[in-house]
Amino acid sequence: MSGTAGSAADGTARTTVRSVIALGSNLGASSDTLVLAVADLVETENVRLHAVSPVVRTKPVGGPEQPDYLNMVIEVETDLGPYDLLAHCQAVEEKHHRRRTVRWGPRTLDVDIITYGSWTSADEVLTVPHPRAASRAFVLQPWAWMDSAARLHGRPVAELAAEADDLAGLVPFEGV
Ligand SMILES: Nc1ncnc2c1ncn2[C@@H]1O[C@H](COP(=O)(O)OP(=O)(O)OP(=O)(O)O)[C@@H](O)[C@H]1O
Ligand SMILES: Nc1nc2c(c(=O)[nH]1)N=C(CO)CN2
Repeated sequence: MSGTAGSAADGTARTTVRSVIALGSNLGASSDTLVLAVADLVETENVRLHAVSPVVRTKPVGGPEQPDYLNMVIEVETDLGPYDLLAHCQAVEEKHHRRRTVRWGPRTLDVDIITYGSWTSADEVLTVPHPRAASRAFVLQPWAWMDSAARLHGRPVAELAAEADDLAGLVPFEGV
């Protein structure tokens, strides 16, 4: 795992890592849900907000016929290990009434870990970088707008976004 060593309040060594997290919603009051979910994610002192992307409206990729999504990404600095960060993200999904029914089906809130420092994992419980992020404009484009220097799998995220099939269905979200 990569990161810079820090020091916890109890004096124990701690590792601080930057992580990119993607959020999506296409059920309920999606715009409000995204704002509240970001606040929930950084409510703990172990997860601090570093950067926020614009919100985009996107056509659904995969799954059944369903409403358009609102998507965004954030970058956080965290002292949580990767599996604790996943549990934290899933707790925030639960708080916003996420139900897992249909694969790629509509949801009030989806929170995915896209990167966790330079740490990689092929575990199906937590695959990092997220296995489908490199082909998803709904992740890549807001990420590129948030951080123009961002790279994924060694390539500029803006370049990956330009190649993604779903880019044509993405527009900046201007409000309700
Ligand atoms: N990087 C990751 N971020 C979030 N969940 C992950 C990640 N890698 C693996 N998972 C696992 O994926 C499982 C299914 O997640 P979820 O229901 O959010 O999938 P999905 O959003 O429908 O599809 P997709 O994974 O294509 O975005 C979770 O229970 C989690 O353990
Ligand atoms: N536009 C869009 N499409 C999706 C999304 C999403 O967040 N936005 N999430 C999915 C499963 O994670 C599947 N398809």
